[in-house]
Amino acid sequence: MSSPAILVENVTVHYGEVLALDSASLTVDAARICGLIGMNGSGKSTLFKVIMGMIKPDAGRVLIGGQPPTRARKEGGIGYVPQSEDVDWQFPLSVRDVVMMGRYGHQGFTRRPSKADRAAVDLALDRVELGEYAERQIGQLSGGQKKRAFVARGIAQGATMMLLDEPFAGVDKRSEATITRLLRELASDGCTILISTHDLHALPNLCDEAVLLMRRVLMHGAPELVLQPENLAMAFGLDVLNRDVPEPAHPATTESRG
Ligand SMILES: Nc1ncnc2c1ncn2[C@@H]1O[C@H](COP(=O)(O)OP(=O)(O)OP(=O)(O)O)[C@@H](O)[C@H]1O
Repeated sequence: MSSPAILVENVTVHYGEVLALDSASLTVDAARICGLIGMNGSGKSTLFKVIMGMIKPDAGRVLIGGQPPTRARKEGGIGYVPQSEDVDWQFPLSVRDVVMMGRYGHQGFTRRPSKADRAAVDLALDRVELGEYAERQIGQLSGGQKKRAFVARGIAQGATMMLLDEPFAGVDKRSEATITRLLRELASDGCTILISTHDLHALPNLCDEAVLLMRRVLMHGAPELVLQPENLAMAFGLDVLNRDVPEPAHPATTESRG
């Protein structure tokens, strides 16, 4: 039997005294789109960092397609779309430069792009509909365009897994629809996708499965099941019952984002 795309087994992570993940376990099969939800501080970003091999867990193990995460990352298998606040948008890089970063693993130490690198970047830019913005400084794009530029970086990289941290925060509806369509296409090409989001309304439309995180995985299943009010209450506290919890049958309604 082939290895799951993501295997997280009893993973515990501390930052000093803070317990960020507490024996968290999660398995995601290849070509699935999995939504990760949980309140602020529930460990979503930490889980991403563990999956990317940027943090070594205090306990437990992580395998990405059967490999240690550091190896999967080195081989270019993991694309990452960071939270907007984690990026220095003033950095003097064009959109094309950002997407070209996805090709670094394919280049020698001189980092001189080959014809194939340039073609892969052009293709990725077209796919996210940013061809006409290629020469713009990255900070001069809209919120949604920035996210699409990072998705293009993952595409150029040939990533078999894409991790997206809050891809819809500060994003207009058109970009949200474009990103959703792209992620669906990538998944049907075999890419495994893990998305952390506070946008509960977007989940049923976007994801095949959803995970409720509160330092450990409280629940993992179909979005409609995970979004049941009593399950959200378990992860977010009772307060969420008083908010406009999405109806799975009408997922496309608008909602403010965290
Ligand atoms: N570098 C760090 N040093 C100390 N504590 C940290 C660090 N990074 C995260 N934490 C703490 O670990 C816990 C989990 O944080 P994490 O960023 O993984 O949560 P999150 O679910 O991604 O939150 P958010 O939804 O706000 O992005 C929080 O209590 C946070 O304050």
